[in-house]
Amino acid sequence: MAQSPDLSRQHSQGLKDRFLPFSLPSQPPDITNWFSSYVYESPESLGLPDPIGSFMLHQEDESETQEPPECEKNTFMDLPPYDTKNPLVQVASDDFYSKYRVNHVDKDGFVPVKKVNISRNYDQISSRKLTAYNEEGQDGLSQMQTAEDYSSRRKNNGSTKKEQFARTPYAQPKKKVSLRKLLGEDFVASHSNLILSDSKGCEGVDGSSMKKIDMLPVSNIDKEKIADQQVVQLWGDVNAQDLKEPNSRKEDPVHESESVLPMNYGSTAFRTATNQEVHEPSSPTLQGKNGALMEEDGCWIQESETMHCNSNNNVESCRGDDLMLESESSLQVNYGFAASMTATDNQEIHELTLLALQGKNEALVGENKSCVRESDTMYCNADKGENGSRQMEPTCFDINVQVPKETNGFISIKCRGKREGSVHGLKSSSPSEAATTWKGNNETLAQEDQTHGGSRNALADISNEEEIPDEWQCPRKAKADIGPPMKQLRLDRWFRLLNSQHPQSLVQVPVPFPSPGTLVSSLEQQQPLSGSDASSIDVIVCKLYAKFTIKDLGALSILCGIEVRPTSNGLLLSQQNAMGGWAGRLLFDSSFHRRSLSHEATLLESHKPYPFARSSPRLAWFYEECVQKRPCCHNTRKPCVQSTTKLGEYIGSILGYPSNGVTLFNVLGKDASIVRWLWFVRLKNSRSGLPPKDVERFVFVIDGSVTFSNGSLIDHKLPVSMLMNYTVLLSSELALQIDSRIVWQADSYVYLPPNVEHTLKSDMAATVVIFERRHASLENYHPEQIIGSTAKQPLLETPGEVFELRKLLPTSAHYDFNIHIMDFQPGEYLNVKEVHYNQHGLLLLEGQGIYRLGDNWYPVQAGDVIWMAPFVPQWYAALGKSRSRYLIYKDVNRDPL
Ligand SMILES: NC(=O)N[C@H](N)C(=O)O
Repeated sequence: MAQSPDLSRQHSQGLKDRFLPFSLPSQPPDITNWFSSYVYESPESLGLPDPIGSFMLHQEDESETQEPPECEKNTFMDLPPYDTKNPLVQVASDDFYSKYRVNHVDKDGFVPVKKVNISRNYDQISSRKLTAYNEEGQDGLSQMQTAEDYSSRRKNNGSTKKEQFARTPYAQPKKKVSLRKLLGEDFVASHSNLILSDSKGCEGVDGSSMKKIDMLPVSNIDKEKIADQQVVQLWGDVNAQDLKEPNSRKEDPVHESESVLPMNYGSTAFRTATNQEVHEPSSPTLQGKNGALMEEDGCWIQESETMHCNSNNNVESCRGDDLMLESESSLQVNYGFAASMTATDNQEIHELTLLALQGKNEALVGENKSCVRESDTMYCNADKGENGSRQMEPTCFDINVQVPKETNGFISIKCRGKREGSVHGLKSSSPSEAATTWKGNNETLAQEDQTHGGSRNALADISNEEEIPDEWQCPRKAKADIGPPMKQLRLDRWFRLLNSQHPQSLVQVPVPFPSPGTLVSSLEQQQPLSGSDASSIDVIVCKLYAKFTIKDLGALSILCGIEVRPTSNGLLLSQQNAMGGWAGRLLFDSSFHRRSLSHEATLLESHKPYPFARSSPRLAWFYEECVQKRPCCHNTRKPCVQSTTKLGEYIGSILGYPSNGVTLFNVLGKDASIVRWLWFVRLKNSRSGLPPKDVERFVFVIDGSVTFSNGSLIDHKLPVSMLMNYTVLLSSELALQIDSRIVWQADSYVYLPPNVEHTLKSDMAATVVIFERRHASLENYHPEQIIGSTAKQPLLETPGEVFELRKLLPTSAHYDFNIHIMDFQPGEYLNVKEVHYNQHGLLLLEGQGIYRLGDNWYPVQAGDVIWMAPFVPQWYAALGKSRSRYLIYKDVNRDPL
């Protein structure tokens, strides 16, 4: 698609930089990638103001000396007060994201998302190495609160290549100081029980700043005092018990991990899910088979659960400002996509496109078998991938390892064969075993590649269920840190609870915001609906029928605060007035869980709009509220992203309509300029109404078939296609006849410009997903109706990516959104964590995998729905054994603000 000359120049410069091995980019690193890995769909292309590009692609040199521009100062001023009670869910002000993130993300590598409370890291005291921060020390949010801070940081940082890499978001190579070198081997050996602290914090972290470090016998150090330090390193054989107990603390925090994995986050994480692993430093996610005790209260978490916790003593926080000890032996923290692929010995590779190698020995990169060594940085998308599209040119810094010609040079996680004693390359190992396992050398790698012929294993499709027969339990209840124990109440319990406390309100609960014609007003005189009592349902159905003539839509399930309004065109289902309602909070908002029921009931009864019913500039904030702030299932085995299909079906079944009718699954922001509604409609003998005026509609058939007709009296069948590589127009009857033998594949779609007369009918059962949004019209650009089939859309180029991409709508300016279909084979993943202005509404059509949103990681599977606000860092890796396919809504071609 067309791009402005300026932007495309910068873009191609960025791309060029990306391929320049081992040199620093002439621009800040590859920011284009942060918009989208393959096509940056810029609002600028239409001559509209570019709200981001100019910030993101600033000149590095200028920024070295520059004072922060005025707007940054303002941004600092706007920062919200830090909420000490809720440290992990610190939320920026609404326009904070739009200004601050855009302004700073590439300069300093800080993604101001959240803070880490001292108490969290403090709890890791049992770890030999402790990196503790106070609230000011952990991330950019607080560190950059003043312009002065900012400029002093700029002065202290940024002159070396390494530091420049450190400023890349999510890629923050450690600054290492070898204590052995600095203090001498003998000294270190004889003072192993030391706590080393820098009472002023560690700016610069070079030899001179080390002089400031106090060295104290551990027994003299009060734990409470550690908390006062900005950065503390515990080094040597130090245990929590060695530290003097402050009066207020009775017990040592326990932080256990049953076994240690050599690899941590990134795509490798899931491959190694036999044990536990902890994802990235700021807010790691535990994925693994065993349990880990997190927090001082020792909640167990286990496989598929996520947590905010730096729980693993092999994980060290690594901000540029840290003091880090040089690793003495194999590093086991290999985070980043390519980390384990290139690990030969003591090295770790930081994540993202720009990988910085930190470690003692060497790593081999790329086809050319180049060798990189400690402190070298490289661009390394190390996985060559089957189609070679990930391959990047590495540069050899110092080749001192002879690599056999036939050796791949690195091991793709996808190509790695079985290791001894492992299952699919997964091994439950002790730390030392793990280290040995991963030590490897070129020979073994070569052998392995030969032995296994580079065959690919599915990632982490391994469960430990058999090995952990008992239910996991939380041995001690978690202290309320980011909320009470995060057991998610099952929906039926909510219903029961609400019903018992407010017996008259069950039906009303899901519809908290009354507006003319909502379910509330029609039903308020009704008897409460109790569970799946069929006769109550009948009463409601009759009422609905009388009130809304819902027969046109067949049996109807209404839930979650959806407004149901008869219009002259038929029945309108809308979230416009009801967004932020019950389902939204149930699905997304941790505070919903935290609030007492009575509070909740008050909220509902007084019909106050829920605060995140905001207009579009608050979308990032909305995301924070809804997604970031979510408890992340501390204590539940359920995946974090709800299976909305199941949820909908569940509620549907409670209401007595398990499979027919309309079920709404996703709740988006009021006035979210982008996605208005996303819902599944189960249709049977149904006919749709029209969307409201000026609202465009996109309908995608998930299963069954619907007939679409426009004013021209021509009917189009919109079937799904079969998986047999051809698309047939099937009547639904035929589809049903052969249904038992055929796997259906979602396929057909129709796009309807605003204000186009049409109907969608289904004689037999069908499920469709519908996106609607208020069309952002552009003079002289009028979209046209489109009827299409996914299979007929061409595969598009995705430079630097492996997934397969199809776009269902034209990319021209006539259309203000697009729907992409993205396919990933198991093991494939997005090459970069994307950050862009576009919102997404995503529906996983097939497969399973892991979605990363911000700092949270969500196991997802077909049927799950995700909404991603602008600028939410996002990344997907496909797991399981079958293809992942998702449908993703993306707003394009318009000024997002
Ligand atoms: N999360 C995603 O898959 N994002 C897409 N690659 C996109 O932004 O187009």
